Amino acid sequence: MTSRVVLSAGSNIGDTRAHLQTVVDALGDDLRAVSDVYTTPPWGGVEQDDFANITLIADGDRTPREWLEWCWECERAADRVREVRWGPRTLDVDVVSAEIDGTPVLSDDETLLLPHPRARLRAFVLVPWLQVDPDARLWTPDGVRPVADLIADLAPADVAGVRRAGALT
Ligand SMILES: Nc1ncnc2c1ncn2[C@@H]1O[C@H](COP(=O)(O)OP(=O)(O)OP(=O)(O)O)[C@@H](O)[C@H]1O
Ligand SMILES: Nc1nc2c(c(=O)[nH]1)N=C(CO)CN2
Repeated sequence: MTSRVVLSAGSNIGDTRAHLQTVVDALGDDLRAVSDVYTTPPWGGVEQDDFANITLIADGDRTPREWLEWCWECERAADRVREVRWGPRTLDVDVVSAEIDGTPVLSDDETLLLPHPRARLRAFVLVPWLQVDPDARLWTPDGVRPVADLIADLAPADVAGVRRAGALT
């Protein structure tokens, strides 16, 4: 099965750019687009260092669940340890959304929620996504919404905090 996914990767421990680069490298020929690296204040209320974030678009011969398992492999390779929810990490890779034949995949399975229910609230996901796809759209409970409009709905300070910090390589 071929599917298109939008992935979000973040890191705030160790060599953050190197951790993000491992995701790009692991995608290989499946990579369609990768945003610049953005420096972003921590989302979720845990006091910690700023994150480096990227959003990627990939096409590959994987089911959405296989993409999720692929994300976990990337996290394991970066020695990711699960401790505090929304806390610091070497590498976090989430499936933001998936499409099969241009149709969004919807899933309410707790182990794979699609689209990711918090993506539309996260400037650190949406701003880099808009950079690589100005026409990006995301399914929400209120219908399919342009990512540009979702960004406009966020607190301006959250959006301003997401700062472009150059390309990966
Ligand atoms: N779309 C998704 N992408 C990644 N993980 C998901 C998704 N939907 C559900 N999950 C589940 O979320 C669980 C927690 O993932 P993780 O530890 O990366 O959460 P988090 O990054 O701390 O928080 P958040 O889910 O808000 O990004 C995983 O066990 C995974 O099964
Ligand atoms: N800015 C930012 N904040 C976060 C991030 C992230 O990647 N970037 N990841 C988290 C893990 O759930 C929690 N908070």
